[in-house]
Amino acid sequence: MSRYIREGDNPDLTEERRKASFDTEAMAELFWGARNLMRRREIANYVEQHREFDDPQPTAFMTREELIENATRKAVLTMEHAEKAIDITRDEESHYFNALTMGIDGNPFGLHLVMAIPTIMNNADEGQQDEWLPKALNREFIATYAQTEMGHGTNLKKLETTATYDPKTQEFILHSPTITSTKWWPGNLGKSSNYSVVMAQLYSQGKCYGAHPFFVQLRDLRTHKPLPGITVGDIGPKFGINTNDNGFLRFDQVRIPRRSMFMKHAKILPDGTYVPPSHSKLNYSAMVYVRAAVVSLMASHLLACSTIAVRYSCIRRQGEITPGTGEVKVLDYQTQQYRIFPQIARGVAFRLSGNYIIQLYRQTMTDIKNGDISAVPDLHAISCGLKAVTSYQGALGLEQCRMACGGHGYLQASGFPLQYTVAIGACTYEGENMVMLLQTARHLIKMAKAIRSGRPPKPNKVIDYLFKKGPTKCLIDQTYDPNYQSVLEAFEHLSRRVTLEVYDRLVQLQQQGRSYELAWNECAVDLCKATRAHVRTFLAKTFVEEVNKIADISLKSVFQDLLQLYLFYEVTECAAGLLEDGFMSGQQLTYAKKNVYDALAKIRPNAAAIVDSFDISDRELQSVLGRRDGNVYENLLKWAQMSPLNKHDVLPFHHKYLGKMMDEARQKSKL
Ligand SMILES: CCCCCCCC/C=C\CCC/C=C/C(=O)SCCNC(=O)CCNC(=O)[C@H](O)C(C)(C)COP(=O)(O)OP(=O)(O)OC[C@H]1O[C@@H](n2cnc3c(N)ncnc32)[C@H](O)[C@@H]1OP(=O)(O)O
Ligand SMILES: Cc1cc2nc3c(=O)[nH]c(=O)nc-3n(C[C@H](O)[C@H](O)[C@H](O)COP(=O)(O)OP(=O)(O)OC[C@H]3O[C@@H](n4cnc5c(N)ncnc54)[C@H](O)[C@@H]3O)c2cc1C
Repeated sequence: MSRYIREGDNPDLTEERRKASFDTEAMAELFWGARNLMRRREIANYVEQHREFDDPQPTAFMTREELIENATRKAVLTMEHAEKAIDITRDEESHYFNALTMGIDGNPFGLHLVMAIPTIMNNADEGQQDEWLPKALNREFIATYAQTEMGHGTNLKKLETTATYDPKTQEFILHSPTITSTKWWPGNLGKSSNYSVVMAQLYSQGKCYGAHPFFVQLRDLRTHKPLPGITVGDIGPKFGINTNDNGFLRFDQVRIPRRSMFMKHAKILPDGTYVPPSHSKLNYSAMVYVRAAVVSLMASHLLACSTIAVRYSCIRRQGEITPGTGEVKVLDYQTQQYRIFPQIARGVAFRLSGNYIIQLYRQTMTDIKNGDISAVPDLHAISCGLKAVTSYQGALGLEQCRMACGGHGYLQASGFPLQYTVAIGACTYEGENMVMLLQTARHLIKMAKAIRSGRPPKPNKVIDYLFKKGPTKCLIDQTYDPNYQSVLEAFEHLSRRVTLEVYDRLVQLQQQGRSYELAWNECAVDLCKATRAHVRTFLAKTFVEEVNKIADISLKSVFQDLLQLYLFYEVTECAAGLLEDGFMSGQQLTYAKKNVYDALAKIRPNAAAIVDSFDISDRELQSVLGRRDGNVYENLLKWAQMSPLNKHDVLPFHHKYLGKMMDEARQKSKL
């Protein structure tokens, strides 16, 4: 018996685990890093030993109020236990601990940790940090991030909340002048938070200086009642994350001290003089952080859902492939593999690029602290594109996993509804995906201009390839290519071509008399395609680079199978673009498809062990279908029996309606 194979497990799943060509524990160590894996295990054990973290019943059966109370109870416990359970200075440990204790549907500290504290760290000046940060870390208040308004989320220039400086009292007056200026959406704003970062249009000496962040107390620290002039509440049930009290907020001429404005970058002097920042978007750093974090978040969703889908597909038998030989595990169907395995491969690709982008974010924040803002545009460009592509592909992938589990996949017990409704939020929050694709495209268009004018910018790992001349024809089927250089060159070619083509069209439309903005809008669909091609290239290159670093042959071979699937699946996904200019031939597309099918077959015997190596516990999965032990059917029945509807054999209102109706119908038919 081992960590992965235990007595009482479903024999079909055990058989799968025994088939693996590699050591699952060694793979888990490679995936997480030996130290992180050890810490994950210690943290998971800690949580298992403290039964107070358990939910009193499956959260699917709770009302919204019960959900929020349960999350609040566990959030407080989590904070109380944190110092004993984890090294609180290590983000990985905090994220894992929080996911285990509080789940993924929201908790009262979500925005405090993810946006408010990063805003204090990166946008408060030294004096403000000294005052706010220790209290924030010490949980003396809970803050959120209120930027979006009912009328405007994307176009920050049109936010309507005003912060007007009054030099006489050295205060700002916060005001919500219209219905549409109502802050709308901020997580944890409705009921949990008593402070907020508030984005408002800054007015001083009669002039508007654009949206700036302020740190505002919303509720009384003792009574928790809204302060005078403040109206705040919950925006109501949503598509998902109903454990989160996303809120609304209005100000009626609320006065706050001058030093409530975040003053690390821009400042208002006591007399009302405005001091501009060194870069106009430095106040947006918390958004950049979440965009970067979304990449890893999508990896987690995809790996969790593919774990559920693979395990269930190993225990689910339905139909025969060879007549008379008995029903097969549904994972044996090639269509099933084609649905699920690319999601594993994408999850791994996102994890690897997610690590890169978070490191780039951290490095850029350190550079900014040291006065170097040169990396800001590059970080913004790649993080917007990655956020949009990974959240979109993540959402599609989760839906594939759900559908791969047939009817049971549609149950809340599958775990998919929770994963899906949480994950798809990322397509919208922190910048609507189309808007984010177009932000990256702005950067690409600048690169295209530099290419056309023959003046490349200084070297940059992410965009250098745009300035190179690649092969004129696709070579994916021509050479022995263990590092997949010809596939990467195909992605580079596509990215370069669509970027330059859309740039040329932009120029042409302007030459025909269109304004830049109108020309941009006419090219917008292709601009988004350019970003997708660029992001594909980035994800693929990062995957290849990381696989090349693996030393252990048996583990590397599994990663190579996933890489093969990832790369050739992407070739088939962007085939129209590669065929369009004759770069790739129809025959080469057939070759790519064959590589996809070969990879599926190679991954098949290792699939259960691969998902085991992601080390996602039952507590995190919250899925009867994805249980580690594979004992799905008996637990599905137990789960259904917990449904509140089953508290009564006969529902209390049965006789009032249906019973009465049927009685009456029977009476009538007797007459
Ligand atoms: C495992 C990890 C665990 C962590 C868990 C994390 C997940 C947490 C889960 C849930 C939390 C959800 C919380 C959600 C919060 C929110 O949604 S907050 C609200 C977010 N809102 C937005 O994102 C709004 C989107 N809009 C914008 O960002 C901008 O307005 C814009 C569309 C980018 C345009 O900006 P603006 O109009 O101000 O500027 P322009 O004039 O158009 O552009 C001027 C130039 O500036 C560049 N720019 C824009 N933004 C930035 C930036 N952030 N950094 C650097 N540069 C920026 C822009 O590209 C222009 O450049 P150019 O002129 O050179 O082309
Ligand atoms: C789950 C969730 C959590 C959130 N949490 C927070 C939070 O904590 N704090 C906070 O402040 N906000 C939060 N938000 C708000 C979120 O950031 C915004 O909803 C988001 O930025 C999109 O803005 P919007 O709603 O104005 O969409 P809109 O901009 O109105 O989008 C509508 C459509 O218009 C298109 N569109 C808009 N502008 C352009 C353009 N320039 N070019 C092309 N197409 C365009 C979009 O692509 C989209 O298709 C949250 C939202 C969600 C869903």
